[in-house]
Amino acid sequence: MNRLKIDNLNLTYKNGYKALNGISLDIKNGMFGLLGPNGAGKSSLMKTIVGLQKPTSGSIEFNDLDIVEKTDYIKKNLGFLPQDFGVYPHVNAYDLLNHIAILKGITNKAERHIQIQFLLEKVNLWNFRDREVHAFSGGMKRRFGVAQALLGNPQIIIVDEPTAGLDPEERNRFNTLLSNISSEVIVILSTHLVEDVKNLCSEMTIINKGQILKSGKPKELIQELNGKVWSKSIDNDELAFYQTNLNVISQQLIERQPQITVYSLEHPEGFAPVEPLLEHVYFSVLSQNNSL
Ligand SMILES: Nc1ncnc2c1ncn2[C@@H]1O[C@H](COP(=O)(O)OP(=O)(O)OP(=O)(O)O)[C@@H](O)[C@H]1O
Repeated sequence: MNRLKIDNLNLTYKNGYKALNGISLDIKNGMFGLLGPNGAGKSSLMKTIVGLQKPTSGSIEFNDLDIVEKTDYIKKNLGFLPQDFGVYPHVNAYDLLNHIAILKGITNKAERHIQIQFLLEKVNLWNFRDREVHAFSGGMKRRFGVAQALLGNPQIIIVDEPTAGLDPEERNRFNTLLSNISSEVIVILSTHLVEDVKNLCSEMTIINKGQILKSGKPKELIQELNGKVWSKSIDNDELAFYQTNLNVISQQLIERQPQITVYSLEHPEGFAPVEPLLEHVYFSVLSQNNSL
């Protein structure tokens, strides 16, 4: 079992901006969702974990080793799946993986071949190994991305905005692949999409303005909201009133009629109770934080 332990991590950039503020997390094998809006500090945290920048204070341990000092250890055990990675034209899937494997330090040719074949089969691309990666569909590129991230048998995999731009079928296939992998390694999924966390993660944290606002199992966080989410159809001109007087966590149009959902400990008059969803957890936590 792998363990990533982050304790009271702070990061202040040179311009004085405090991007991480007292982050503590304890992450084990499985899919961990790091959920937050743009600018929340997700990339700052990821870059600090993988040793691309040093924290101002605090500690990060991976399998009991201090990786703030020993960045080589985490780099050796890391797979990274960026949202979009540049691929050279005219290079086929096999050759590109071979090239990346060499960069990752897998010097033995036979060993590289075994790994590449194993991984291309795992992501269902072995039959496409002679095709140029840049001509792959979005879903195939993503699956190729998983294969390259898994080269060298990493114990921790960081995935950035995993399903952006995928159609539902590709998204499902990709999600199944990720969740299979995560039984043996830590997969950290950094995203602003509640949907990805809901589908994939057994543990999650909500981050904003460099701080952790809430952590736990999605199911339990949803349960905490039982009896606290309400909705109502309203007229357009009433919206401002409700926004001032209640904690509005979402609004949508249903058959052209605005409907608002609010977080409230008491039953607000005229509202109907709503079964809580992870979206409600996310937006209620963010709105409480924004009103501070
Ligand atoms: N090198 C830097 N110097 C100063 N400020 C920075 C630097 N890098 C990031 N920031 C600021 O830190 C904050 C957090 O940025 P970060 O990229 O970590 O957020 P994020 O959650 O990953 O957002 P996104 O999803 O948009 O990438 C932002 O306000 C950003 O402008």
